[in-house]
Amino acid sequence: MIIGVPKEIKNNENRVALTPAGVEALCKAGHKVLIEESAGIGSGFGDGEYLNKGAVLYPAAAQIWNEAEMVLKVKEPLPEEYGYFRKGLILFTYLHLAPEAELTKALVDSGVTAVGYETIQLADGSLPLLIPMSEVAGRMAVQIGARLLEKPQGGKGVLLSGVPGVQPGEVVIVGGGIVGTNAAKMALGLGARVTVLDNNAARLRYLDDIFGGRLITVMSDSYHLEQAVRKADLLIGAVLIPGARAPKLVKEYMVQQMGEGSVIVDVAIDQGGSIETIDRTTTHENPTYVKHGVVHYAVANMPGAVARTSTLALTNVTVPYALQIAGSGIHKAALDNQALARGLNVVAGKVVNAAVARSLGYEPVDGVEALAVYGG
Ligand SMILES: NC(=O)C1=CN([C@@H]2O[C@H](COP(=O)(O)OP(=O)(O)OC[C@H]3O[C@@H](n4cnc5c(N)ncnc54)[C@H](O)[C@@H]3O)[C@@H](O)[C@H]2O)C=CC1
Ligand SMILES: CC(=O)C(=O)O
Ligand SMILES: [Mg+2]
Repeated sequence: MIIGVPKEIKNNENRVALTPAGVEALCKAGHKVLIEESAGIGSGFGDGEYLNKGAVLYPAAAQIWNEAEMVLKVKEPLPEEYGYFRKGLILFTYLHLAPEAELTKALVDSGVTAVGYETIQLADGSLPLLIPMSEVAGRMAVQIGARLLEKPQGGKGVLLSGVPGVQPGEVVIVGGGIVGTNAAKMALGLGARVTVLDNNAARLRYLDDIFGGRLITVMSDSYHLEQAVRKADLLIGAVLIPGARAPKLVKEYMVQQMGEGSVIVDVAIDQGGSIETIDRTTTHENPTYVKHGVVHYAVANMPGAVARTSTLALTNVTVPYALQIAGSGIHKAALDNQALARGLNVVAGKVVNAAVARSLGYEPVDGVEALAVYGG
């Protein structure tokens, strides 16, 4: 198969969908890999390293999109890339379609086969291609939040760790999954007082087991959420219902009760955001805005800022799936691998992920059946 990797174009998106090691693995399996010049620079991989491993370098994204049978990316395509979609092309990348009606329509209208990293799901419910980036973003959420709490950044001037004789800051995390657990790890490491809310009692039990008495776990309902949000210096949004638009759990009246200069980092922004006062996506270049005296951060590609770590962590898990799709074709790969089949989002002009379809008002159809009809 011919596999193409264009350079990412989202603001400060420095990740790349393949490392030279990934190119080597795909070329050894008999595939041809096209890489856009300088696509790996932001992650510390020069063009020469890709050439050495067998890639063909192309100067422009258009050539790659047009020639490739499968395009590997990191972030969801932006409007300037929609024109490259075509019937028969496989697109393998993060998609986060639930809050992206226009992108979904472009995928549906074009007939492209779109597989989303974030909905590939193992039988135990885990999301193997989301986990590493959630680990990164959860850890980053605390270091970013700690910085934003500094007075010159608009924060209230609280040091999360406190100092001897002065109490630490309060970190409240809504959603105790991968992002939440990694944020808790960092915040506890700093010495902050940390509360995690989740609506899954088994998850809270697990967190209590691994962190012991150092972490406060609370069942997430509107009563307890209001109490926790009010006292938070740093509030981290980390809920997910796979595929679906994030539920707006933290209401505007809760944010209004937060102290002046408190900080919200809504990691769940890529699925539309979990906090009512998050009404826009921000960028690494312009990451915050203030509402009700609270600093809001809503960057949807947080790991792009630590691209070296993130590219290595992401490609560790994506390349085996790319190899399977390239080796078997998407139809057989989806038949053979149910986790991969769950990653199908759009096939033959149909939205095939039920949660995405529900969020956007489409009638979902079965992805593998759609592929069979399509002959993909
Ligand atoms: N902004 C960024 O750059 C990045 C964003 N993310 C996003 O972070 C979000 C969280 O991801 P993960 O931690 O991997 O998901 P996860 O599935 O591991 O955890 C989500 C948690 O939310 C909980 N939850 C669901 N509904 C809830 C409710 N109504 N009340 C309380 N808890 C609820 C679940 O029980 C689960 O424990 C996702 O939207 C993911 O895409 C991940 C990486 C980077
Ligand atoms: C998962 C996601 O949104 C990211 O890695 O950018
Ligand atoms: Mg206020």
